[in-house]
Amino acid sequence: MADNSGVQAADALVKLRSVYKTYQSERGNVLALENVNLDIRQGEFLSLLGPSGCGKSTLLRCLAGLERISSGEVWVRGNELAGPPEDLGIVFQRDMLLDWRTVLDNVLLPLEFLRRPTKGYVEPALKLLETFGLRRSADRYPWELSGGMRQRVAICRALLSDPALLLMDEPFGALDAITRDNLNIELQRIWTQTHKTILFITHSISEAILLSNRVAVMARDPGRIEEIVEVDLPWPRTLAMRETPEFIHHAAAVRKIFERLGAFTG
Ligand SMILES: Nc1ncnc2c1ncn2[C@@H]1O[C@H](COP(=O)(O)OP(=O)(O)OP(=O)(O)O)[C@@H](O)[C@H]1O
Repeated sequence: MADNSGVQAADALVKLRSVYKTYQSERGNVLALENVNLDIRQGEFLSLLGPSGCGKSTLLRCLAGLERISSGEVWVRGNELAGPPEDLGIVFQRDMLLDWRTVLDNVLLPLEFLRRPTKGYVEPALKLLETFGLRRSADRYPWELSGGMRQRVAICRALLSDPALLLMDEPFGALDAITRDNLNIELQRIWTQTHKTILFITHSISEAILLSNRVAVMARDPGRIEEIVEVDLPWPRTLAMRETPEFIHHAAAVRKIFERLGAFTG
């Protein structure tokens, strides 16, 4: 792909092939994913955008090895996925911080799950906190922080092991608009500096366009990828860009897909 973001079109870090996922529940079977085929390129920022219940979280959870696919194949770095991939960070809408542990100890928490010594990671953890303007909060507790600060801690925690792939499930969905804007810009900065591959779930057309190389628009009943939209706006993207005709043009193109799908009732 010809942009200046370091994305390598030829190399797919993640490949999904003919992926189906059916949930069995008391109320019958739910086809949450139908025939999903998707490549996530090395270094790419790809957003999944779609109405509630279209299978965004299911797709992310299947990729994270937290959910088993019913059929099809998921490949990460050329290996078929058999469980949670090691080289992975995840951020959810709820920050999942432990209120009885300090900010620093929350960032270090995944190492304990992996039974790795935390000692060599204290400095990198503090450095990450510094990057997100949280260095002075390292010894505070999550309940002393704002929602935006808490989510920054959750992002630091996901980045600590320097994963190649970062999965983000509506990470800013519960935040106020100004905090969300700030975190969008911070995330873009981290992404352009590190060239991580990011899969980002959002309900916001504007957020998806602001941050992404490509936006995969999903539809529901059954959950599927309807269309993939390339966002060829220059980097770095600024909040003010949202007012430009080019940005508005992209947003209108995505909105049209939703209109075609009957996602808007008003
Ligand atoms: N554990 C489960 N058991 C049964 N059905 C489920 C389960 N998890 C999800 N579903 C169903 O699968 C479909 C897709 O759900 P999913 O949470 O992936 O959608 P989503 O696009 O992430 O929704 P939202 O935007 O509201 O978070 C929905 O119909 C949902 O009810």
